[in-house]
Amino acid sequence: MPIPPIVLTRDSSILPDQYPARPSLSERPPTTPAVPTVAATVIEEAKRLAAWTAVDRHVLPEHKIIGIGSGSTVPYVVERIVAQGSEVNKDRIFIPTGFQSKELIISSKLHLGDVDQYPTIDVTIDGADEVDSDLNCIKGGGACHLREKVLAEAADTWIVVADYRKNSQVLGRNWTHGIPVEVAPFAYAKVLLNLQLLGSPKATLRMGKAKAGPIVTDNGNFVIDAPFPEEQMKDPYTLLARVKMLTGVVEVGLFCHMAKAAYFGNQDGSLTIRWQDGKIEQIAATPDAPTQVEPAV
Ligand SMILES: O=C[C@H](O)[C@H](O)[C@H](O)COP(=O)(O)O
Repeated sequence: MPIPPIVLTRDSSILPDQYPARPSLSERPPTTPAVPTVAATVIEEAKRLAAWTAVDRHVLPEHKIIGIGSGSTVPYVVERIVAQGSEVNKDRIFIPTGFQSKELIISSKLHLGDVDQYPTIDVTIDGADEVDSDLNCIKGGGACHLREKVLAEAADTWIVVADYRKNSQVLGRNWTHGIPVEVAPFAYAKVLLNLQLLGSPKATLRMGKAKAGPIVTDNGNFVIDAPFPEEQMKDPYTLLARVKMLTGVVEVGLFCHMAKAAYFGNQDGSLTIRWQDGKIEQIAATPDAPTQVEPAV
């Protein structure tokens, strides 16, 4: 049987399971965490709390185009969106930031779209490697930051969800691997030299863990991790501009002045929400939080 072309539109009723069988989840990389139990780690509970609360507040019934970020916190975002029910989700299109979130959307039986079809997104929710006091973020620990930044820019509202380890004052204090820099493969050696000249003598090409050679992004590029001294990290926007100007650089994992709010699940089961305007909201732990929260205005 010929495979029908995949044409998804806003009104499409085509669901992924109408296509020829896909490999089972167990044959693919895990994208969904196990159902949380009492044995779930504190970190996982913190991620879940942040993700669920952010979804409850920012993914509203009127939102039809929704960006789904990457990383280990995002499966909880999708879990909570699925829990909103098929009635509200049947008219929504979900835009992934990479292979992982694409698989997550498909396996959750949500409608998949792409940002070239839907360049305007109602809300995107994503993880982060570190967030500073001005909500600037380091992203790209999973090498997804190019697509993540496109979806962050495309979104009317960009929300970050993370556990307490990511809540920082200055970028680079907690995330010490450096700024992820996606580069065109043939240019990597030159970019590496230029990053060293810019102040990152320990910049290194990110190597695969179960692969000989460098990791290759979903876009076919390499990633350099470039740690910079704190003086430079204190002004991430200037650093972003300088690194991005290097020829061969495709995107820089510094997301400046983009987030509307960052949700951090804490060790004690409480939640810290930091807003764009500097406001900090604390929500105390409750035995079975989060269940219901008021939507943000
Ligand atoms: O490239 C990966 C992304 O920027 C992730 O959103 C980031 O690494 C955070 O992932 P996690 O939620 O697993 O800490």
